[in-house]
Amino acid sequence: MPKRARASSDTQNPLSSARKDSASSTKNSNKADRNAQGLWHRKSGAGYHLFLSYYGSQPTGVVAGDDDFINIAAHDGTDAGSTTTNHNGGTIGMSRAAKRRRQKKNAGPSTTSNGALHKQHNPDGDHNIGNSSFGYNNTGVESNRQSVDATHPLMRAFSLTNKQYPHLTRFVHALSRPLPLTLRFREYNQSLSVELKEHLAKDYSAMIAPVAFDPTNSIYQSTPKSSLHKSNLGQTCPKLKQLIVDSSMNGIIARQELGSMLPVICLRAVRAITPGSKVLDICASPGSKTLQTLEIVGSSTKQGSKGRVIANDVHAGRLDSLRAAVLRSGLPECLTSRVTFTNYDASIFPAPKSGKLFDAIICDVPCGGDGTIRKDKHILPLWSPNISTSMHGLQLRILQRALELVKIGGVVCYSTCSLNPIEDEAVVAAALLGGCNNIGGAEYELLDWPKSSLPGFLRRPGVHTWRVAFYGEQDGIEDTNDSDDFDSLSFFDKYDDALDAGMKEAKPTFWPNIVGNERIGLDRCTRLFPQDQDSGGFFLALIKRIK
Ligand SMILES: C[S@@+](CC[C@H](N)C(=O)[O-])C[C@H]1O[C@@H](n2cnc3c(N)ncnc32)[C@H](O)[C@@H]1O
Repeated sequence: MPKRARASSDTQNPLSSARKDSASSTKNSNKADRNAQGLWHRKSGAGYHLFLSYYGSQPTGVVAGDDDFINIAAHDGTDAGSTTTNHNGGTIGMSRAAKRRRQKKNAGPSTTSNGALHKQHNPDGDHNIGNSSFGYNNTGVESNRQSVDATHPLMRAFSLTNKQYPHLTRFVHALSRPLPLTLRFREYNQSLSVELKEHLAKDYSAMIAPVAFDPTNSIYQSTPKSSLHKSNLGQTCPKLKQLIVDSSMNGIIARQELGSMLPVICLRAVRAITPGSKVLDICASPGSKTLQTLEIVGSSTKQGSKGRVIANDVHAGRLDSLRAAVLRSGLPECLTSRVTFTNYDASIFPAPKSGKLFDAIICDVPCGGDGTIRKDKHILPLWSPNISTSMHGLQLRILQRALELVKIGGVVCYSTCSLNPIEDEAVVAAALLGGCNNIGGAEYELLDWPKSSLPGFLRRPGVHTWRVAFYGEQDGIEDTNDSDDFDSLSFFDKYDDALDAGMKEAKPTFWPNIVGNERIGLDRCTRLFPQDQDSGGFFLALIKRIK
């Protein structure tokens, strides 16, 4: 009988003791009563521990880069020294190149930063990229260290791992902090935008400033020193809150997260979304990308024609909220009238009657959402890898349908706000390697990240390999220990092993096909790490139809 590979944290599995503490939960009742299990899961803090064991066991590049594996001592102030242990138990020494990188990083203001740098306002109204005028260090490391919330349950769970995953330090530190306030200036009314930018520069520059990597000066983020976020804005600075509310209602700005802006920025950069384009937003509610697209496609072409956005959502109630969001966006009727709302399951979205396929498709699929845990405190307590495995099939079907509906030369942007490769690279690979429905293969190619649109933006390449885990007791598994640790993660290297262990929900497409993944160039996908630009987590892939 197959034995599962237990998460490496099992030796001091906090899940086990949490489990023991839950006196009324027995193996049988756990199976029989999903509500009780959910309650136990929440009360025990299991989600935090599972999250750490799962991501701590993933290869470099999933939530932590080479720099995180190497610069551990610099990041967490521990005595980890210049070598550390990677997820597979191997020892990573510090290479000469890494030492050079570290020296460069520590060298002072001229070094590039992986933190959330802002532009400085200067009296001429210009912005210089540079070290902050708000009194924070130019390295993400330092600004991270300043504002770690040690009382956050994820931080407490992290301390219980006994430095087992030191490479997660910057990731966890970033997640412990509330998400900074981020704004995007809309495009349609430039003169009002200029006025507001001047107002912000004059009165609120210590609180909110344009980010350094956006040459259009449209993206603003609260400064680390101000620590402004959605929940404390009203109390910290009621006038700024009122200004932001008014400017949102007037259509000058959108409150939008950094990751959420990227699909439309990228589709525009590769010229798939231009004035006059016909764009399908196949999973559209609450509508931030629909509106961002509308601002571009709704402006007139040279011939005077205007584009359209088809905004689709399967849930009628959410579609109503989307309609309402478009109406209260403050955008003029000549733009909002260019949205068509549809209510289909995206995986069977009908082909346009005209036969004319779409120039671009935004495929921002439903997901586990673990990239949004900085703003949604309900996700982590209930976190489990099974959420991702349960979403993969629908995500793949939606992406496959989008690939069928985009025109030759058009681009689909597949995105999730999850950092789990099962929902990300695994879905893209399954679609492009033609595993199902004969879609994919030579008809499509992954596009490179369009560097020029956000110079200096730190994106991480997609990964070619990852580990697959399930949570909970599985049929047919010979438990090597007593019942106290049956709630650990089970990692399986191969699909067949998972099937043998009774993992009924396993699908072959969960596992990496490393040769295939390298062939299609999954590294062209983009991962957004929360620790890099002080944002949420995000994933996107730009897929062009070439035949
Ligand atoms: C991640 S959210 C989209 C966020 C949106 N793109 C935005 O930027 O505001 C995913 C959306 O997909 C919708 N959805 C879930 N399953 C769907 C399906 N089978 N077909 C179409 N939409 C679906 C959900 O109702 C949800 O509104």
